Amino acid sequence: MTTLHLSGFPRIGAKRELKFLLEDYWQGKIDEQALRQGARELRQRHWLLQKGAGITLSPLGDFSLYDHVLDAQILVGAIPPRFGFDAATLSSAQYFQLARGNQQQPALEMTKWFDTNYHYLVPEWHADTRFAANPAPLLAQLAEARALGIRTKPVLVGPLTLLWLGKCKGGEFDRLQLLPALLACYENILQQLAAAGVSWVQLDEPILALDLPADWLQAISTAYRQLAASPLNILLATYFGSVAEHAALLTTLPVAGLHLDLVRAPEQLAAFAADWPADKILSAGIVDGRNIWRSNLTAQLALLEPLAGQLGNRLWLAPSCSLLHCPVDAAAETEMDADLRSWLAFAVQKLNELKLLQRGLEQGRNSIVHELQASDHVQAIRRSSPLIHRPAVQDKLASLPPGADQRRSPFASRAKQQQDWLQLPLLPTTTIGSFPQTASIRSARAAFRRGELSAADYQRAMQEEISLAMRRQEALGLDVLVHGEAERNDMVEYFGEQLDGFVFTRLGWVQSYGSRCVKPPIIVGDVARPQAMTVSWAVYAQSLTQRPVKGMLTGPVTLLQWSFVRDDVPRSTVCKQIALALNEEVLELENAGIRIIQIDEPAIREGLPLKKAAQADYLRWAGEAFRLCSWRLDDSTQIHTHMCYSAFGDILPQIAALDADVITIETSRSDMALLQDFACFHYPNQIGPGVYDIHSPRTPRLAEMEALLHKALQVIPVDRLWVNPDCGLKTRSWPEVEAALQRMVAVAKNLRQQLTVPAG
Ligand SMILES: Nc1nc2c(c(=O)[nH]1)N[C@@H](CNc1ccc(C(=O)N[C@@H](CCC(=O)N[C@@H](CCC(=O)N[C@@H](CCC(=O)O)C(=O)O)C(=O)O)C(=O)O)cc1)CN2
Ligand code: MET
Ligand SMILES: [Zn+2]
Repeated sequence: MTTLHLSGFPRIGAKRELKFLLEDYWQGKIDEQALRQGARELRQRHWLLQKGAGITLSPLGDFSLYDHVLDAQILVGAIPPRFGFDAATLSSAQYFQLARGNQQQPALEMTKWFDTNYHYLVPEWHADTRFAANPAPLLAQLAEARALGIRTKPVLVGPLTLLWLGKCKGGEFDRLQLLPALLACYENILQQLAAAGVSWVQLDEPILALDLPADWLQAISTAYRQLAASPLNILLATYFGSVAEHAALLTTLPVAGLHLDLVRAPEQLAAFAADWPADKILSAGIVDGRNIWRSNLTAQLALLEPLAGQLGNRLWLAPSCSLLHCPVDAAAETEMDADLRSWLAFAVQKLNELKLLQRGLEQGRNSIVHELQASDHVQAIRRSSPLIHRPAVQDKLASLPPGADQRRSPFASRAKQQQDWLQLPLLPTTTIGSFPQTASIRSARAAFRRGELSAADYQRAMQEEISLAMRRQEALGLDVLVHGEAERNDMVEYFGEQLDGFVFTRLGWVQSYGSRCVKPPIIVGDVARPQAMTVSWAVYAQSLTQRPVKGMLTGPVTLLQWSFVRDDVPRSTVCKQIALALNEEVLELENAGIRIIQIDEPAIREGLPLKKAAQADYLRWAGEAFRLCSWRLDDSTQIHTHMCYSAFGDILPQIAALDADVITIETSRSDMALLQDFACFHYPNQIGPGVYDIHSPRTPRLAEMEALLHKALQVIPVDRLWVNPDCGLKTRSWPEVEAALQRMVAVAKNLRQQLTVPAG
């Protein structure tokens, strides 16, 4: 039998059960035992579901109460010493303090997992970091699986990837110095797993899809030669890109098997298949773990059949990567057009696709003839569907005049025209857009969706929230106000719901971090804007105040990046179509008197291709798409952008080339490391480096924010510096927001005075 296996199943649950367990626990509504019991039930449900679908080897360790990279740090006994906790005896309360911070310590930094919208907690490496194997939590889950009769394979973050993902603390040093001790720890873990009767372990090394420096490649070789001496069979897993250039290295490592992502990089197979060693498993990542389109089974079988002929049972089948990045079950989308739904495969459907491919390989195509016909039919329907093709959009994009992506005048001239009417003080204060998404906002929206609240009543309720946010901002003394985004379920989904070419799900939740989830919309066809999306809310907010209100849009790259994107045209085309739709919105806002407009692009860095060779092209079209949003805009209208959740140091020139008048950017959690980059690269326009971390419930201290601003002033001229938080405030409560902003405004006013009143 062809082995079917997984790198991971979505842990959040089809109905976000884990989210609600966590939030109830954090709020003290349930105790630790109830949390653990709920988590156990989810794991069991997911394993049984996989067993029912015919999965041979289920993943173990893919479930996490917060983040699997945090769990990996605990597994190797290396949690940041600043907390003073012991990994071996860590309590649940301590576990969540690592993830969410406490009054003394900020949380571990959070950043994007490769080019996904999933955030992991960043390990903190010190030159003297020690490791200690701590496999007890894993062994406990192994026992749970066994009790259900489930065969599992632990799936662990590999040692090199774990080292790579961490940051050096207490001065720069070579992280590879830690490798010998870390390897000894992994050996110990593998031995204990083997002693418990485990026969296969999967070690994930997605860093192999990056452009790895030579010493890291050498370290891969050393590490796996050493680990392969363990009594376990090691499946070395790569994903998110091609590892073809390492074929010679990877095929000669003494590991038992290798997993390749044949969805992202099918072409890499050629580099491996011909000389595949007779003693190794080849795991084909054949079903897309990163997108939701139903597989083209005929094409996939064509790719697999020669391999199966060559390798027999040494060919394993799997999704391309963990299904963490997919929603759970498309069958739950009962409100979706049935045709459309038949184009989709979520995690549950993907398991079934694996099963069909297995049968097709083992019993021949005839054994799945109906399924192949159905799959071909869907491919054909999609190609010709009127849901997809909007010739007017294609024409508009094809006939853009040259220079459509440039403002009329250079920044210096625009800045003057803008300040002429804005008359902002030195160090202007603002926020990033969203205010708390309170229970009353969400329940109003839920009632509206259920038809229990009329459209007019819903609009009144949201206006009430906006007016509350306006009064609070005026009382706080902020300079540039926002309407607060009460009416948005999510900054991407909200636009997806209103644009043609997008469809959205009811239950397509994907974990973003911890208990937080997103429901990525699905871009099925050409994108167009049937009507204004944000104008009436912004105009209403502006009617309540004399101060300028900043309009709020999500940018084209972020709408692309945080959606499931059609796979039949280039991403650059989709992105520019979105930009043209946003441009219509920008012009309508300007026309309605909203003359500061923020176009959020938090995902611009995350969309950067993992391989350097592809990056320049991406940055070119992404920049073009962003700038297209401001086509035909007046110079006196001020464009802001906002970025967060990533390290931006390596793309500062391209960020500058977006030519936004103002950028607000996350900095505080990395202790303004970004400012060091600014010291080297002189950012030409205005900038608001975030002065406090919005992810932590703790109130930022005055002195902290002041110190950050002083640091910023060393590299950014005072007349180009803004004062703002790191990101939007939707996940916080109003008391937290008011306490923090009160201090932030006080710091800005204080500094303003110091800077304008000459000393003495
Ligand atoms: N797409 C996207 N990606 C992103 C971000 C982002 O904001 N959006 N930010 C970064 C990640 N940060 C994030 C921060 C917060 C949340 C977040 O708060 N998510 C919410 C869901 C937001 C949402 O869709 N809310 C809907 C639905 C809410 C809901 O659960 N409604 C209940 C009813 C609730 C009630 O009756 O009170 C239901 O429908 O059953 C709404 O407001 O309408 C959550 O997990 O809780 C997600 C990501 C990076 N990636
Ligand atoms: C993830 S970036 C968030 C930007 C958005 N305007 C907000 O304030 O929530
Ligand atoms: Zn943000």
